[in-house]
Amino acid sequence: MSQADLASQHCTPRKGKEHALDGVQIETLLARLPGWRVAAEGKAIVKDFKFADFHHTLGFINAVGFMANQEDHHPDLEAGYGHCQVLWSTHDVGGLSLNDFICAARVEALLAR
Ligand SMILES: C[C@H](O)[C@H](O)[C@H]1CNC2=NC(N)=NC(=O)C2=N1
Repeated sequence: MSQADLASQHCTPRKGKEHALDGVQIETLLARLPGWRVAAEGKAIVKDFKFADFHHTLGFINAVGFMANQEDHHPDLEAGYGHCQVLWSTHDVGGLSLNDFICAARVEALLAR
């Protein structure tokens, strides 16, 4: 599945351990997402984004927030003047689900031009 295929999917409610991805699935999906890495002992994926200034950073945060509300899947965001770290994890699963990778690909799509 390409990054575009991933980004074209929508999140669905995923609750329970049966939706947790295994290590092979995580590595396969991560290979489609340059710059993303596993964090929190395999329970999350993160990427650090850089921007020219605060306005661009805030624009990114708003775009990510809008998409996250549409998908009903919500990231942890840490930001400063010219940077934002995006972390995806599925709380209802206690780790990584396909929703996290769909949303990571959708973040990439927001920045594509
Ligand atoms: C009912 C609703 O779909 C759930 O509460 C969603 C909301 N957003 C969520 N976001 C994240 N990151 N993980 C979740 O498990 C989650 N669950």
